[in-house]
Parts: sequence; structure tokens; C-alpha cells
Amino acid sequence: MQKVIDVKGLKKSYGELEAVKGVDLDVYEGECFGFLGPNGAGKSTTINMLCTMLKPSGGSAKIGGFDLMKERASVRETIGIIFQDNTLDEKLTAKENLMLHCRFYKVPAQERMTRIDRVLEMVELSDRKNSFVGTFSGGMKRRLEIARGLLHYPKVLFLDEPTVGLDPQTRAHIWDYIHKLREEIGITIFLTTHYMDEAEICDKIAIIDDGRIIALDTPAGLKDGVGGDIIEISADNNLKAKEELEQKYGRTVKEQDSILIFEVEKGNEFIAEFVKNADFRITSINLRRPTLNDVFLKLTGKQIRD
Ligand SMILES: Nc1ncnc2c1ncn2[C@@H]1O[C@H](COP(=O)(O)OP(=O)(O)OP(=O)(O)O)[C@@H](O)[C@H]1O
Repeated sequence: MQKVIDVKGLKKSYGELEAVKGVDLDVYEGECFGFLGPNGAGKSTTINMLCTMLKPSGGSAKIGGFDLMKERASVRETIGIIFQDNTLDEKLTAKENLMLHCRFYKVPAQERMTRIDRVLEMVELSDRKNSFVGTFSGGMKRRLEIARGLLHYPKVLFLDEPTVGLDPQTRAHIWDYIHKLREEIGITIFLTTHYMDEAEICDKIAIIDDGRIIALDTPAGLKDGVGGDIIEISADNNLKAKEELEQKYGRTVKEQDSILIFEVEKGNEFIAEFVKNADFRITSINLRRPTLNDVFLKLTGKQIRD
């Protein structure tokens, strides 16, 4: 498989603050690549550099084979960008918005209408082609933005929290379109998200924290890294329970919303032993397999959605 995004030692400082401290990333053709990190970790700074909107302070990157520093115009033609903010012109119709983008990206005049019809069909907005965007729902606007991001047939689509603020049904629909795109045009997707279920769909995930990549693997690989089972316990005396788990059983315990969370290799056996010997009342106990949120919590000390 061909490398579509090839990043080496990418850095960005804002004055004294080193926001991105030497990031290495490889993304291959057709992959859906998830870029996760807590607030302020450096996601937007990295994505903005890869989209040529921000000049790196150091390192190098190639997008679709073009050098991010020296071939910025070619990089721009290679990528589509869908960011959180709505950048559609609400006073124009869907078709007019798309036409503007075609002109902007110098799509040949004789091809424009064919492409517009195709992308509108892809996001099921053909029947609203001549409606003003101001009359669209949030989900429809997002779909139109996706359609617009595809008009110049980019190789890579950058999506910065593509479904933030949308209801679950619309989120599911947007994902259907994204999957369709991958199947129909084999596009590579670079995505930031705070939703665990969206991260789960990615082929690979990189986790950035404090400007550095701290993990890069498939979702399954990341979860395997947590090891064993996850146990969640609450007791009438959480302080005592935590102390016991740490001192007697040598566990590393995180407390979230009055629930003690920790990993053990064989959860069933551990629970039996723990319950038998506890001299405090256990009010709830839960055993489960690790999720990406556990991975995130272990690596960054925070939940995916802060
Ligand atoms: N224009 C700027 N000037 C100065 N500091 C900035 C600027 N933009 C970002 N920063 C700082 O750089 C660091 C990384 O910010 P960035 O926006 O890349 O994080 P993020 O991971 O996208 O966070 P979020 O999830 O909150 O959007 C933060 O400490 C932030 O305050």
C-alpha cells in the first residue's frame, strides 16, 4: 500500500509554547486514520499544518507525494477539508455554494455540473440542489460540506470532528456517507474525534498528548495493550477500597465519578477473592473488556470526552 501522509518530526511553537513536539505519522492509501488526544494536546495545530493553513516550525511532511513546505499548492489540490465551523454561504443555494468551490479549485468549466450532481447524489441532497442553505438542518449542512470537500476529487479528506453537535441519527448517516466514499472512491480519511464509537471504526489510531504521539496502532492493538479485564467497583468506603486495591493487590486505580477503575489479568478470579476478603461493603461491581476509553484513560489520564 502507498503512503499518502508521511510526517517526520513535525513541530510547531507559538512563541515559548511548543504545541507540537516532533510528530511522526504514516497514513496509507484508503485508510481511515483517527487522531485522538485530550484538549490542548496539539490535534488542531497538527491538522492545520497538514492542511497548509499553519506553517510548521520544523520537521517535514509529504501529502500525496507533495512536499508540505515546498509544494503547498499541490498539497492543497490533493486534500479536502471539513472542519467544525460551518463555512457555507447560507444566502446561496446548495448548487451555488458548490459552483463557487469549483471555481475556487479551478475545476474545468465543462465538468462542473457533472461533479456537482455526483457529489449531491452521494450525500442524498440532489432534490435540494436549488434550495438556499439557510433553510437546511444542521445534518444537511454537514452533508453539503462533505459534498463540497469532495468536488475537486481529493486523495485525502481531513475531517475535524465531523459530527460534533449532531444528533445520533444524523451522526450515523454522516458515517454511512463517509463509508460510501471509501468504497466508491477509495479516499483516505484523516479524522479527529472525541466520540469513542467513531474512533472504533478507524483502521488505525494515533493518540497525541502534550504535543507528542504516545500511541499508534489499530483499535484492537491499542486495547490489547491495556491487558486483561477492566473492573469497576464502588464501595461504601471508596477511600479504603482504593487503599486496599493499591497496597494489598498492587493495582493502579483511577477514580471516575466515585467508581474505582483498574485492570487485572483474570477478572473473575480477582473479584471472588476481593469480595471474600473485603471488610467494607461493596455497593457495585462490574467486569468488562477494555474499550478505547480505557486505553485513552490509561495513556493520558483523561476520558476521550472531557
Ligand atoms: N494561535 C495560538 N497561539 C498560541 N497558542 C496556541 C495557538 N493555538 C493553539 N495554541 C496552544 O497550543 C496547544 C495545542 O492546541 P491545539 O488547539 O492544537 O490542541 P487540540 O488538541 O486541538 O485541542 P482541542 O481538543 O481543545 O481542540 C494548546 O496549549 C493551545 O493553547
